[in-house]
Amino acid sequence: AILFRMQSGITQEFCQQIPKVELHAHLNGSLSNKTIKKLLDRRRDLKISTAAFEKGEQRTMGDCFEMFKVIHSLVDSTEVIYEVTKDVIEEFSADGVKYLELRSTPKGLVESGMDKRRYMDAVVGAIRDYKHDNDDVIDVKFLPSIDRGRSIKDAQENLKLAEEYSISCEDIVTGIDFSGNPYTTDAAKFMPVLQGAQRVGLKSAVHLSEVKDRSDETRMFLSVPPDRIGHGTFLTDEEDVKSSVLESRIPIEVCVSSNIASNTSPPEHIKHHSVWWMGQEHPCVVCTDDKGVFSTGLSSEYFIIANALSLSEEQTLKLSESAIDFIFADENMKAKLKQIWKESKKDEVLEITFVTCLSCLDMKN
Ligand SMILES: CNc1ncnc2c1ncn2[C@@H]1O[C@H](COP(=O)(O)O)[C@@H](O)[C@H]1O
Ligand SMILES: [Zn+2]
Repeated sequence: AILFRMQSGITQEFCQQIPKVELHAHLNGSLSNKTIKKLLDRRRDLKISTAAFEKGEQRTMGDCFEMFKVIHSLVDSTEVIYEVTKDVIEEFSADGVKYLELRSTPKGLVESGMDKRRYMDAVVGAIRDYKHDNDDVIDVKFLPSIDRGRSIKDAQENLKLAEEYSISCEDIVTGIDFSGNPYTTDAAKFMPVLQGAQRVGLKSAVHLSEVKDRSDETRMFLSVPPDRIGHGTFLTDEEDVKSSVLESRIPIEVCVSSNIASNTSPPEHIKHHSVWWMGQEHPCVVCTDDKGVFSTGLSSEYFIIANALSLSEEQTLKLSESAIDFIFADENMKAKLKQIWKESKKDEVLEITFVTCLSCLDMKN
């Protein structure tokens, strides 16, 4: 049987149909327009200005962080967190995602009685309930985030919670994320937190070199080292950094639309830094970052990469399969996912055989 269509150019539909793994998705940045509109309609009392949302391509990194503020003012209770977590899982699942790692910064809000622990419970609860109510169609993990824009005390609290939940909810909390506004310059203070995470066996995904001229910081964080690198946009600026990452084989989470929208990558997809890393056969995982804020989806990101690199269907499916090796989960989960990819290749054979048979009939008539 013919395995894959030989046509050049991957379609959006193909990228939607193949099974995918999403490893870099911030919960509140992933809220769809539909979810945000629902929340805005409910909270007219807040008189929220949506100016930052309307800037489109003129947006800067600063505007993106303004958008997070607006979203955070809407997602202000455990009920809402529970609800939006389910919405986001549903949307990724509808886009063909079979395994999802959601990251989010636990927050407390005195007004609504929400504390960080309740925040964690709401996310974990939504993940459990979604899986239970939807026949196990998607596996979801939760990586509590450490926001570099907040205090060290805040970071230490989040690390403690991550550690605690990695014991009480070991099937869901498996690591941490280090993120936040990359223009803050005092990130060195978080080194003990990243080292602490490693000491207690938590995996870590660290935003690294997302903006220019952060080489010292990057060298410092690479010394821990992280288990995955978020963005890594400017890693190639310094020879020593570039070669140490190449040698380390630490996978890079690639978020093309996010980088272009926040003006850290040129608008031409082919000029994205991931093209260079993939050319070196360095492990790269295609991700969305903030599918809501950047109006994208995982299949759109695959569509962009596949076309920039002129990948065939077979190569695109292989790329999505390669992400399985870098998930923060155990070998059983990896085996389960590999089986899903294997089955999807069978479907592909069947579909193509069927289409071929139809065209034979056509010719006979
Ligand atoms: C655009 N590039 C980025 N760089 C760095 N951090 C980012 C980010 N995009 C999102 N976040 C981080 O994720 C939070 C929103 O989700 P949660 O409230 O945690 O679910 C933002 O406040 C920021 O800390
Ligand atoms: Zn990110």
